Amino acid sequence: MSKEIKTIGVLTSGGDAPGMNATIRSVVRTAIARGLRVMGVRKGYNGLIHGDIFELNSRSVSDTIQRGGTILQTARCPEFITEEGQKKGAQICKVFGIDGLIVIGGDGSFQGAEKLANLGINTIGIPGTIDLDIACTDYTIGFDTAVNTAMEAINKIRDTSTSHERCSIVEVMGRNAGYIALWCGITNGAEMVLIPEKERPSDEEIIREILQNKQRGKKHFLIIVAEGVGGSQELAVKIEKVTGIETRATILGYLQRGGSPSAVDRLHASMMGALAVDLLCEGKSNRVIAYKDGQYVDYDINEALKMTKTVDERMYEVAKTLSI
Ligand SMILES: Nc1ncnc2c1ncn2[C@@H]1O[C@H](COP(=O)(O)OP(=O)(O)O)[C@@H](O)[C@H]1O
Ligand SMILES: O=P(O)(O)OC[C@H]1O[C@](O)(COP(=O)(O)O)[C@@H](O)[C@@H]1O
Ligand SMILES: [Mg+2]
Repeated sequence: MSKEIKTIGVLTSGGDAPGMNATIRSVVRTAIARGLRVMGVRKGYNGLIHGDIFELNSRSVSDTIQRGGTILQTARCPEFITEEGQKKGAQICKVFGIDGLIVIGGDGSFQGAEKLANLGINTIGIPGTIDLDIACTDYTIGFDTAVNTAMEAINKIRDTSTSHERCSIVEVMGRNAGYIALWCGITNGAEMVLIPEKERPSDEEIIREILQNKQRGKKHFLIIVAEGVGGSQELAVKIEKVTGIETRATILGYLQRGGSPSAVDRLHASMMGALAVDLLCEGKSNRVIAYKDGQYVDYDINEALKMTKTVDERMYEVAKTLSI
């Protein structure tokens, strides 16, 4: 028989993402509505190990739905990768009476949740990362805001690039995934997108494209480079040296992770947070919430972590076709 849940904990882990606060708010208020106590854990697994834990009520999450970052703060915690760290975390949960823990983060954070589940703490993961790189789900909280932020920044770079007839290289985040890059490639009308999922064209091929593009009468050449491909500065130097076309590289960096979450992020955050609490109430553990084919569902964390996904071939083709 599954144990009755009375107190739950919530933490954010790994890179922050817009919409994490909306998720925390949903978890807290749903839990309170179900008669549960809610404890907030500061700074991810780091705070768990050190007992940096405090009670949250409905008012603790007032005025947070629109805020970027995470009010619980986040961390990457190497100690939690060790068995000793995980045992410490499970022990702290017991000390604070936490029967169920909701972990908002990415695939790394879910591995931690799985370890805690094996140590007797009921855990549910919610996908929160700008990278969209969690295989079991079509959506990860933060992606929409991040990609819109990147798109708007690239619009601005494009204005100046066109005015100077320059070539622009813009590097976007995504760790080993090319989703932000591919979406920006299409929505910014880039001439080229370099993503880790696809073989990188040689420098010579890239330069040939740039020259052909110039002959077609285009006033700029925009290349979106995913972080997982990298090398933007070096590529810019080479292009300018060989073609004589002024070329500038911009690495967008952390501005993509901040900012007020979009409606899409607030909605998914609210729905996923509520479902996570309901699953804990049903006695479920070691599950991850996903948005699949328009439905909110849940998977076993171990199975979810084994799944793989790759970028949409059709999107990649369309990005290429529209770049002429
Ligand atoms: N194999 C693992 N076992 C236990 N905890 C892990 C494991 N991998 C990652 N974690 C924990 O999750 C944290 C966040 O993981 P990370 O990969 O940095 O970000 P994300 O969860 O956003 O993918 C790590 O700093 C660590 O504390
Ligand atoms: O904040 P850090 O540690 O520099 O990490 C940068 C990484 O975090 C991200 O912004 C988000 O990744 P995660 O959600 O997996 O933490 C990646 O796009 C990027 O590679
Ligand atoms: Mg990750």
